[in-house]
Amino acid sequence: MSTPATAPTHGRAAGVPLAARARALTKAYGSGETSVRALDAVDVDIARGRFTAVMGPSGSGKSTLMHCLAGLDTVSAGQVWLGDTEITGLNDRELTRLRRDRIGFMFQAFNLLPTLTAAENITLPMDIAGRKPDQEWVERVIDTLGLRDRLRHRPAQLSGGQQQRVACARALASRPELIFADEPTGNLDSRAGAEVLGFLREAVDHLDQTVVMVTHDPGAAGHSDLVLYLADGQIVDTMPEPTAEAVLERMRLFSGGRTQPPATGADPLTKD
Ligand SMILES: Nc1ncnc2c1ncn2[C@@H]1O[C@H](COP(=O)(O)OP(=O)(O)OP(=O)(O)O)[C@@H](O)[C@H]1O
Repeated sequence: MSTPATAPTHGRAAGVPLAARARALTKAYGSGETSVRALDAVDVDIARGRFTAVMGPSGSGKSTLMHCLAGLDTVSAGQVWLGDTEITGLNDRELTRLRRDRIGFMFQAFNLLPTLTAAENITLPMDIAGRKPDQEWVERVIDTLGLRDRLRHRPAQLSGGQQQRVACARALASRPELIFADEPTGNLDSRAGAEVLGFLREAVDHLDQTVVMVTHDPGAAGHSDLVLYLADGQIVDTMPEPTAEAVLERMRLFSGGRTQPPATGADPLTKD
């Protein structure tokens, strides 16, 4: 087992193309006695064309890491790159453009607009940005996600799993360099959750996308290529080629037998 003091080498990939990376990434909230160090000198490489899961106890810094890598939050110290672009140091306007053009987001709440059809929701970010969608790519995403016969439906006419698939298609539609998914299955029953994870996997395997997913769920992490484990704001371990069982076993070991339940409350071993 690694100690936090030696942890900064975890999550660093040698010789593989990177979608994002961070060096000595530190994020503190507040100041003085009430200051919280949410991230503590984190070094991490996010390999291109891979599915990376970020796990760790509540408060360990998972969301903060995702937000800093995605340019949604400023850093206190250290550097973050998206591809070859250093994003630390960009101003708000530049960050907004970078997020819009190069990053896709999937959150637990799908954030679909109720008055728009599935098709309109999928292309909304590009419409707002005044960008013309690559129609061939969008069609491929729609077919890959099995949304062809749902395009004219509004969110209220779709199941939770279908809504999340629309949110997935929206994240993929602009063919972003990197997709961040924050607990994408948190609100779904186990079947719909497994379906969405299957589609994220498909996006990586067949559409050459790169996905970073924050999750508490061993079943969800079992769909990834690599799990990064955070504790107290540091990456303390990694697990390549994870299975749900191996992730669950590691959680048992690290929590001294007290396994944190997955967000859905479903049995993690039957989740996928
Ligand atoms: N805006 C904020 N202001 C102050 N402290 C914050 C803020 N956001 C996060 N924190 C603190 O930073 C630490 C890391 O939070 P973060 O949300 O990244 O953890 P997490 O691993 O994503 O947790 P969870 O699994 O519960 O979502 C926590 O101690 C949290 O209380």
